[in-house]
Amino acid sequence: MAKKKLDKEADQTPSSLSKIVAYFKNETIHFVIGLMLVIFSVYLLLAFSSFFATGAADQSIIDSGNPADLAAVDNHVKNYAGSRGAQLASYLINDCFGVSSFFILVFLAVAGLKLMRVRIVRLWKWFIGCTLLLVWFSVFFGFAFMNHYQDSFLYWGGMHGYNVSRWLISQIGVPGVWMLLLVTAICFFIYMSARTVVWLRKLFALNFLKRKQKEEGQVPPMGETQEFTTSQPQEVEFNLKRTYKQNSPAPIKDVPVEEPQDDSFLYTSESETVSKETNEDEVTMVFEPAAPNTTVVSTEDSGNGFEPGFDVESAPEEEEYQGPEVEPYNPTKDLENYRFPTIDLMKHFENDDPTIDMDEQNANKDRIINTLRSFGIEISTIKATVGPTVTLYEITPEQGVRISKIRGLEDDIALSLSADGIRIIAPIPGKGTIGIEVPNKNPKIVSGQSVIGSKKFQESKFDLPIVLGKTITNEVFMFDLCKMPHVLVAGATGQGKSVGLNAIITSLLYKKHPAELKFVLVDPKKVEFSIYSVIENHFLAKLPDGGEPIITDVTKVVQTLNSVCVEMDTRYDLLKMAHVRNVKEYNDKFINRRLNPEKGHKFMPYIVVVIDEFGDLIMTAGKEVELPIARIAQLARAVGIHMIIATQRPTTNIITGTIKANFPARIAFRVSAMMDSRTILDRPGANRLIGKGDMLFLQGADPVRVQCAFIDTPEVEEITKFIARQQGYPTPFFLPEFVSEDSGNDVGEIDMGRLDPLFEDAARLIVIHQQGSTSLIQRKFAIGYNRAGRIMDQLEKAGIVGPTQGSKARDVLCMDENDLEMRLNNLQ
Ligand SMILES: Nc1ncnc2c1ncn2[C@@H]1O[C@H](COP(=O)(O)OP(=O)(O)OP(=O)(O)O)[C@@H](O)[C@H]1O
Repeated sequence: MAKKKLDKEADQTPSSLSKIVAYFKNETIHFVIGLMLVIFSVYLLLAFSSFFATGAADQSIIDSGNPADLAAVDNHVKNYAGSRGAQLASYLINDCFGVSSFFILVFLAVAGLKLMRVRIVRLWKWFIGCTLLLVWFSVFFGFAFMNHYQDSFLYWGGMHGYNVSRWLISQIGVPGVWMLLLVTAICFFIYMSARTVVWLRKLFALNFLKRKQKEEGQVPPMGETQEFTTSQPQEVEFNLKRTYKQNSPAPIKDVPVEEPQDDSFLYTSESETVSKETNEDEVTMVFEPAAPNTTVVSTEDSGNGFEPGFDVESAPEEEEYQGPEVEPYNPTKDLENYRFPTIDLMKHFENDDPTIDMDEQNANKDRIINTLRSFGIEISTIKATVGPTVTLYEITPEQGVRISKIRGLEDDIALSLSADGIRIIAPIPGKGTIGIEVPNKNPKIVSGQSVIGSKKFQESKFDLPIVLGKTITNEVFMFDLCKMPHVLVAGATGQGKSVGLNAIITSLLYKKHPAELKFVLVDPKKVEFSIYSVIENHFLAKLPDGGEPIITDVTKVVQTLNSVCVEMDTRYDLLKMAHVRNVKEYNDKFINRRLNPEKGHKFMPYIVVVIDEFGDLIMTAGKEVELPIARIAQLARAVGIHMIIATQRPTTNIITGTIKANFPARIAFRVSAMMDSRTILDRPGANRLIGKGDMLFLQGADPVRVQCAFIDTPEVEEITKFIARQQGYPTPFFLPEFVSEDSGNDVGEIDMGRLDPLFEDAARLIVIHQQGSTSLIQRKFAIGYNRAGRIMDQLEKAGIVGPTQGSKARDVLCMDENDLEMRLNNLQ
């Protein structure tokens, strides 16, 4: 007993060694050492620079190496850094690494700045980088200036460079050394940046590309924003003889000139005025200039009207916080070298460019006129706008024809035209004309490259920009997920849902930094989203239990969705404490350091929950899934959580009233029955689509027909590989743990038999920083507040930190790491 007590006392008495160690961990000491390093590197800089000018003059004194001469006041050394500076410069430059010795002082300066906490850098990275450069340049200069060693006081590569290159020449010859230098330089660039590989690939493929570019137009240089334009086919104008008897004369004399706004993307460079003296026996067909490659921003900013679920004014007062640091917080700092995917990772399709098949257009025109005529409907004008997969024929009926008559004939007309995918819009909203959409014989693939590379997308300032494809008028179709704020995607199997989801996710990957966005990917089919698992540590959020990054198991889905609800509630609390209404204001405040991280405030990335085959989930888990989905859909937009759910079973038992009410934005791919279309869009239309990415996007009043961009699995793989090759966070973004009420676990009770996997690391962190702060654990390990809190409770129970002290950090009861190790050993 007495021995135990003694042991315990011994445990708590810090050894003198640990006192010294603790002394050197003191921040002020760090600052002083850092400052000394910086000043020393400036001194070295002076000595090195001066050496180039005075080295020759000082050479004899330095070479004599007589300590008395060098120590004498009257030593005749010319170097600005004195005799010791001259000695150091001569030693490091001539005897060691040559002029590349400058990298030594670069590293010393960086290390000094880090110790002073002026710059936050990864020292080991700088160390490796500087060392490699030091050695490489030394060998390079030694090799390149080998013949100058005899007649110059300056050894460019130092003795190291000279000796190594002489040995290398003896082993692999002069060409071999050049090649070795080239290879090692390339390896170094690859180590520094993953883009080197892409760049080299392009370099090697240069000839091939040149030829290809001539045929296809320019592929944008890597990383550059470029608007993809398509070639300009010749002007087209139709004066088509009317082949049927016309009782009344065609009323129009003039067809208005429709000037293109931008000639970069037109099928017809100008829309011609049809002859003023239009023959009364003719129905003219005008080709509408396809719209310039502009963005359809189909968003309605309901953000202003949104009320958070709490009264901002009555939220508890929190004193105005102003962080100690002046610089704004940079959320991307941890991954500051992150490079966004480049556009050349995507495929360029051969048939991406629009062309007009005149025979097809003439035939369609005749079919439309004849069909309508067979129902007693005469038309006065017909205008065609050729889209990527569908052509819109806009017709103006003769005076006296009731539009309701045409609307009533919708099915008959579609049947008479006997083509799949015909849709009649009677009337076209705001135009007073009737639209007939007819699929093209040779549909064009809308490539991901053409929409993601479009100028509007690249320059978009949306918070969560999503580019889906192109409209019937060839406009790039974009929307801001933040404004939607949730999207329901439905369509029969094989009609393009998965490709559509890829387009959505890819759009976000191209525009968002890993610090700003996290995905929760749910994929009961287990195949669709597996390609995203490699970007786990960059972009994915998951439960902290070490499970798969892509959630496939139904029980896990329920847990994850509930955990997202917990995250939502936590975020609401933080918003309330911060007196802000939404995540944008909150993050602005946090970035300006007006929110105290010690109180649990943190930068909030957007969270986008994407659920494929949501129908399967509802069938297996029912309300358990529906309830959290509905809750998130109702509340989460203010806290930056958005949902995209997809189903191939658009039936009312899957897309229930609750789901519909909370998903105002809907995307319908082709469905087999009109009922399904009504379930998704509250109107028919989706049953008339042609499949392969042909879709209707509904947000508000009228659906927009869009051809979805084709972003194939290999393309997504290229993009995710590009991201995965880069440095990521140590772990995925951990969602808070969710403990269901019926699981029987008492959250408050701490089970020391089941310590958190991060327990020991967290303990070390706390002891090293001597700061018992939950948010420190949260930040360093990128984990949720709940998990960090639980670790802190475990640390308290283990006697490593003291009890909670309200908003103040807890006391740390371990003096140093030795002390901690002993305690950890006692726990085992
Ligand atoms: N936007 C598009 N452009 C061209 N072709 C497309 C497009 N979208 C899909 N397709 C074609 O349709 C096929 C099926 O697409 P996808 O896998 O996305 O369908 P799905 O609706 O997800 O099917 P399922 O529900 O069975 O997974 C693709 O392999 C492709 O050939």
